[in-house]
This record gives sequence, C-alpha cells and structure tokens, in this order.
Amino acid sequence: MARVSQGAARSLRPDVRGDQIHWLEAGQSEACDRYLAIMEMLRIALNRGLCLGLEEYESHFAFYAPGASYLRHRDQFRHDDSRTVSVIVYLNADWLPEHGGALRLHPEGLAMRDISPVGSRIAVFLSADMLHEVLPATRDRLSLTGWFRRRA
Ligand SMILES: O=C(O)CCC(=O)C(=O)O
Ligand SMILES: [Fe+2]
Repeated sequence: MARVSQGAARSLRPDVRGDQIHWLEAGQSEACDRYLAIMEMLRIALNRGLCLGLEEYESHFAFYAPGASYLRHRDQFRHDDSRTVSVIVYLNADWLPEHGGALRLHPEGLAMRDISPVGSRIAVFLSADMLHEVLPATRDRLSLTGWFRRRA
C-alpha cells in the first residue's frame, strides 16, 4: 500500500496533536500480524453488516506523554475521502477516570460523550462524521489507531 508516512513520526502539527506515532507494517512482528488479522475480520464483518465497501486498513501506534492532547478534528482529510471508519484500540492497563485522557466525542445534534482509554476498549466511528478530540492525561497513554479505507 502506498503511503507517505512510514515508521516512527512526530506530528507535523504539534500545536494540533501532541502524540508520537509509529506506523504498523505487515510482517513487523507476530503480535502486529495477529492484530492486523483481527482487523481484517472486522473489515469483512463491517462490509457484510453495513455494506461500507471498506478495502484497506492503515494503522499506527500512538503515544501521548502526560499533558499531550489532540485538538478537536475529524479523521477524513479534505483532499482525500478514503478514510471511512476509525478504530482505536486502547492499551492502558489499570486506567482510572482520574487519569484523564478521554476520547471526547462530539456527535452532531447529541450530547458530547467521554470515552476513557481503558485497556482493551475499542472505539469505532465514522471518520467523516464524528468530531472528536483527545484530552490530556496525567500518565502515558498508548493506543493503536487505524482507519478502514475505501480505495481513493
Ligand atoms: O486516541 C484517541 O482516542 C483518538 C486518536 C485520534 O483522534 C486520531 O489519531 O485521529
Ligand atoms: Fe482522530
């Protein structure tokens, strides 16, 4: 799959997002391949159930140091509407609400909703529609963020 960003990267917009990321590639490790295989099953299930026509998946690790955040945004790019479904898997053992770091969702016409990044929790939403942000935390915050894409 062609992609401009590869490997580890710091954000190009540190004023907007404070995380550090590392893109996943198939064959990197057994654990990564197992994760990608599960996401492939999810892709097929979403296509069967919701007819979304999802064709590809891209994913990166994200590390937010204490205090780091990601301002309110949507995941679909203005010049590229291929990102269709966003999936975030949280990797934080023993996360408590007082640690902060919630994913704050702003669904149109509905009350905002905070999702605590508790280990093994998965957040799934439509990339084009869901306005969201990451609130700062008091401890390291780790996740796997990915997007199912339609072919551009
Ligand atoms: O980690 C999260 O809860 C959301 C991350 C996010 O919005 C993104 O990477 O686009
Ligand atoms: Fe996002």
